[in-house]
Amino acid sequence: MKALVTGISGFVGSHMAEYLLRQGVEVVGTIRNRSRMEHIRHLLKDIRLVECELRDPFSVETLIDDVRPDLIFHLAAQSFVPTSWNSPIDTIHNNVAGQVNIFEAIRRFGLDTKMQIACSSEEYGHVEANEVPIKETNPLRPLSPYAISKVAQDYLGYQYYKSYGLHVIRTRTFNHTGPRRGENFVTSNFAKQIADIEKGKKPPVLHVGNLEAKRDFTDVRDVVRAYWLALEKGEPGEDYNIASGTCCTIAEMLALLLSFSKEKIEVKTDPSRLRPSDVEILLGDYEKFHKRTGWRPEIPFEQTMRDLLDYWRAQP
Ligand SMILES: Nc1nc2c(ncn2[C@@H]2O[C@H](COP(=O)(O)OP(=O)(O)O[C@H]3O[C@H](CO)[C@@H](O)[C@H](O)[C@@H]3O)[C@@H](O)[C@H]2O)c(=O)[nH]1
Repeated sequence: MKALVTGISGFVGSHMAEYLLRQGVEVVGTIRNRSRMEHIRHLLKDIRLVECELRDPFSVETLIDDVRPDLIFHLAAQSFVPTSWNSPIDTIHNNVAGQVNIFEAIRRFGLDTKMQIACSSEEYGHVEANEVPIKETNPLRPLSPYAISKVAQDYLGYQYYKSYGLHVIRTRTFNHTGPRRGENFVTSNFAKQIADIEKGKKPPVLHVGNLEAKRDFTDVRDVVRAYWLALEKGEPGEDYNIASGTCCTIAEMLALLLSFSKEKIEVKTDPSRLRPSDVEILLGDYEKFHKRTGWRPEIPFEQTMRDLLDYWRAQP
């Protein structure tokens, strides 16, 4: 069994590769010439890397013809919401064109590859109070160019399934975190700031944005297990929420992180961290996925956050 992981050098990609190797699967991953390798350095002897620009149809066609994967985990994306306001077209082009190029190549070579595509709870966007926990049937009211790009990826998955019978599973994953999470994202950003304060690299002031938002966090190690099950047991063409089924405010998440440290830390709002529009609440209902695959999250949030802080503490 051969799996192709796009974005293998990224946060989720590196955990996905580890999980697949443990299943005895042959792993091929895409990188770009500017990809950083620190998350997969320990895996290099066990995986094969292929340089590929997903936005370039020729590059993708060459990749798919060469690898002919049984499974694809399509994780590569511009995944940071604030970047999508600064470069909306780039975000949409990157996320949408890359996926269309993969679909087209699979179609052209007539492969029966099973594909998981990383859609997002951001697609739900504005959610009414009586709509939580959010089911897959909820209206999509996206609030950022990033969310729009994910709606497009999601519906393209549906359309390619309907039009051509491609085996596509759409996973709408809620926030996820854990060791190696990029430092822009809120959990990692706060954990890194605390670790830097503990190391004396930074004064004891922690900068924050909107602490009122509510998010549903799952451990990345539970998420990659869900992606595997999605291809093993998911119904082609379907969408599935991957979530913990609980949520907390960003302030509560910060309080938990601060409780792990002995430092006295002042919390200060940095207006540049506030967004033109922020999704107020994301709380997912993962019952549909659970019924189909038996998956449920296993790693407690407190453990995830401890592991994340320890990860940053261990960085030079
Ligand atoms: N990044 C960041 N966010 C902050 C900060 N302070 C407060 N926040 C708030 O923390 C929440 C989470 O922000 P992010 O970690 O940047 O994640 P996100 O915007 O919710 O998007 C993530 O989850 C999506 C799934 O719901 C993913 O699709 C997306 O790629 C990303 O991982 C947002 O409400 C944001 O305004 C800060 O200093 N930095």
